Amino acid sequence: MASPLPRDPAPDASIAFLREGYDFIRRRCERLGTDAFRARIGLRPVVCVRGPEAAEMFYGGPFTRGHAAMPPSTVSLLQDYGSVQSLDGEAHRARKATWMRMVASDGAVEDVVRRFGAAFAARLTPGTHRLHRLAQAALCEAACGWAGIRQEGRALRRRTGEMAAMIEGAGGFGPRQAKGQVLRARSEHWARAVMTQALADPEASPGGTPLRALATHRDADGRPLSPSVAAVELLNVIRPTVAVARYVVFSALHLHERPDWRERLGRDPALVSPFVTEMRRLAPFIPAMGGVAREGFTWRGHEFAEGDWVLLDLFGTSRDPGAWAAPDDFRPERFEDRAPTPYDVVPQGAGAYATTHRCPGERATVALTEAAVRRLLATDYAVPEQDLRVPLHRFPAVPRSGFVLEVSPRATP
Ligand code: HEM
Repeated sequence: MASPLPRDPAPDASIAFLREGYDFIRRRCERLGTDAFRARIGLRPVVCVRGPEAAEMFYGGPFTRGHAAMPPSTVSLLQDYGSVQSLDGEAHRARKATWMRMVASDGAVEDVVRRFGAAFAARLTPGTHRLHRLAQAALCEAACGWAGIRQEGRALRRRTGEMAAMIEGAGGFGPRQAKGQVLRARSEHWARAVMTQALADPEASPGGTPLRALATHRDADGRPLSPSVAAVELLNVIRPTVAVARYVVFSALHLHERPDWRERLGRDPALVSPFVTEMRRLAPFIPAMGGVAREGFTWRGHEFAEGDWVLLDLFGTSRDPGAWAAPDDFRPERFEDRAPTPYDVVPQGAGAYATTHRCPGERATVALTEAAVRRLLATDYAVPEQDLRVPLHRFPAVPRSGFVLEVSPRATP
């Protein structure tokens, strides 16, 4: 006997989901006094869940991704046909091993951080800048170099524009999404040309780079990647690295709003790590992740059937009131003497990297953001009057102004 989950009373919650954005699932959890409820989104029945136990169930359970798993409006920054995220079981494990080697090894993380450090510092010159745009350009330069593809001048500006538009378009509608689609086609065309050449002569691509790793990878069936799948994976290295710009902006926002923390970090650089963990816990990025059950199973007495659609609230899990005191408050001291568990800070997924869909770029993301925070701490800048509000109904969110800063002429070391 399945134990009945509470149900959102609306006949269809699509409009509410769009209106309430990041708060949609957690508001209903609070209203219904639960961590799991049934609803309908886009006329499809869905079970919405939140909290560390739900994250463990979702990332450890038999869920497949793919387009049917995502709600119409939810950000799908990373999905694409044939990518690691679309694979399951042995096929996923084989591809994921290559991913972990190419973006999560010590050498890989050091390389991208070094490239970003130089590109970020070079752009943070005296004058007025929009930090979001500046960080996107620096990250795109770093990501392309890291991947093994040198891009400069106009080509780099094109790549940055394409990546930024895809990220913006992923959760948007109308013109925003249309622009993302157009620029996506253009960057896929570019990436396919790059990968066709690399697959034809893998030894010609720089050793130790994602370009070489993708060109020499063999899937679980022993076959190399097709040019189009390799192109998708190449873009899956560059695009989410550019997306880290949002974390740079949210970090700058906390530095601005919490001068006490800015001062503490200046005195004790070891606190940059808890500061960035707390920023990632709170930052609105990918609101929720969808999965479709590959087989039936029982969780907390509730029976899931094959084909059931489940949405894990990533935003609400990291702010779960059952896991955190004052969950919405910015308190980096939470992480001064303990690291997050695999299931309580989940903006990039949860569980074990090798066997789940948890983000292989998480180490690089953290290291890049920490490097940006250190650079901002060492830079003399003012934050002029601007609209720093973060609209929570817009996926993916960012302060409205993009965070304008005025770097002083005496500025950087
Ligand atoms: C702001 C930074 C980032 C955020 C918020 C983010 C978020 C996520 C999330 C939530 C997932 C889990 C998807 C799922 O459960 O199916 C994921 C997976 C993934 N991410 Fe990230 N990510 C970020 C940065 C990166 C970077 C820097 C890279 C690459 C260098 C990357 C590459 C990937 C890939 C390839 C997957 C699919 C993994 C798999 O299916 O096993 N991400 N990311």
